Amino acid sequence: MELSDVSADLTEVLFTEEQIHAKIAELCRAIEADYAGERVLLVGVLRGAVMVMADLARELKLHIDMDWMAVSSYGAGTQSSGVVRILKDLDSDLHGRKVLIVEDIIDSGLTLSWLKKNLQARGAESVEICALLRKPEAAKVQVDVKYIGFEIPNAFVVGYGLDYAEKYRNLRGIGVLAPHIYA
Ligand SMILES: O=P(O)(O)OC[C@H]1O[C@H](OP(=O)(O)OP(=O)(O)O)[C@H](O)[C@@H]1O
Ligand SMILES: Nc1nc2[nH]cnc2c(=O)[nH]1
Ligand SMILES: [Mg+2]
Repeated sequence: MELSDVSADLTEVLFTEEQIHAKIAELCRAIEADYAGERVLLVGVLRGAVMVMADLARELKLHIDMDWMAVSSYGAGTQSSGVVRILKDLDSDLHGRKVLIVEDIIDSGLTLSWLKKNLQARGAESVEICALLRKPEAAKVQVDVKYIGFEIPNAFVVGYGLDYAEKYRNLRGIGVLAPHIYA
């Protein structure tokens, strides 16, 4: 679905499909330089990271493995509950693996700071993070994100995997959700 198909639900277009794909390619070149000749395990965080994972994995000129985890801290609202729950765990053994967590957004930072520690404790050789979007709130939490696509303002965004009550994940671009939708 295009951003223009739901323009009444958005106050602003942040990134078009083309801008997102250009940024993903840029991120991939940096990842390729850092992991040249290595086999990386990409860990996608369901469900938001599905689109980033699909595009990033196809753009990367590296051999990779893909695994998925589902954690949730938001439920159906727009505020993090602060409680991270594992809804689906990884299938892979992380011992000695180079792990790259793939996320759509780092907002409060609670999900990723918790997840990075959790995966490091499983014996991975390294655990790094690639997030397409980062909000200013994330600065309050000590979490080192190696690859970041875009810094965005503190607004609730949807599209390209990001939902509001499960809607809008299938938008090709990313926009700011209009307050009348969630008020
Ligand atoms: O930095 P934080 O404040 O922790 O927020 C970021 C997380 O919140 C969203 O996921 P959510 O828990 O809503 O589930 P979803 O991926 O299934 O949409 C988003 O996809 C990130 O995973
Ligand atoms: N859809 C969506 N999910 C989020 N999770 C944390 N921040 C956000 C956001 O801005 N939009
Ligand atoms: Mg998520």
